[in-house]
Amino acid sequence: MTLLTVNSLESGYGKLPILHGIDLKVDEGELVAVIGPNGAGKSTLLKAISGLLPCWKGNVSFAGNNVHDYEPNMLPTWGLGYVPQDRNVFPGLTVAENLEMASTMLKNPGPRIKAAYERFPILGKRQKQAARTLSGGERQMLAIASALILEPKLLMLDEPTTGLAPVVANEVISHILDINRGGTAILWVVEENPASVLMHCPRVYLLESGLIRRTDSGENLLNDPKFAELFLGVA
Ligand SMILES: Nc1ncnc2c1ncn2[C@@H]1O[C@H](COP(=O)(O)OP(=O)(O)OP(=O)(O)O)[C@@H](O)[C@H]1O
Repeated sequence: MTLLTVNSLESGYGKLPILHGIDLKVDEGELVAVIGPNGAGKSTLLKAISGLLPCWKGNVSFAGNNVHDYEPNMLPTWGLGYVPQDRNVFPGLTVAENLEMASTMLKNPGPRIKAAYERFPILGKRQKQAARTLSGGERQMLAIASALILEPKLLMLDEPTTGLAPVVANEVISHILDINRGGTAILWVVEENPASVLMHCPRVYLLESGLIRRTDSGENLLNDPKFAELFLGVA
């Protein structure tokens, strides 16, 4: 069943158009990636899907609801989790307080918080530490753990491994793949380490200048010398 449908979406900032008619979908349990050069509009796309930016034309539908007919804070209640690239944790709050903030909608958050510490044991060890003092990888794990607290059907991740050392990035990637194996659909904006992510993605959208230029499997893209030259630095 399709969870997210984006039809001919046009959006931007103020009067500045960035997205020029995007079509995209994510089915239940799917692992879908968006890749594209800097400034292509990848973050803008996730912001528009989340209702943080207006929909000028077209529409975004999630779990049967027209997203732009509602306030963005409705989306988590329908099962859409979103981890933005920046400002994705409360830096002045501890790890435990961040997870409590993420679970304010729950009557009995204890088991979900326990599950978060089981999934990310490092967060269990850092419970009393302020989020601003975490390493980059720990911070990403906290952001992902916070988004998972409401058990989303679809998790949108904006470049979750950017700036991380390769070994830490691989750890974050394997956590995300594990979350997907558990049945949560993922819409993953990929920048760094594209090969290690795309090889797992049956569908990848290539975004350039606010338009989807190509839709293909990660495997096909990785075997395309032109794509490899542009995105993997393979001459
Ligand atoms: N708040 C904003 N106001 C005006 N223009 C913006 C704003 N945020 C982004 N833009 C512009 O929108 C365009 C797309 O930016 P966006 O961040 O979506 O690209 P991206 O593909 O995510 O890039 P990157 O890979 O570098 O993160 C860029 O030209 C950027 O300058």
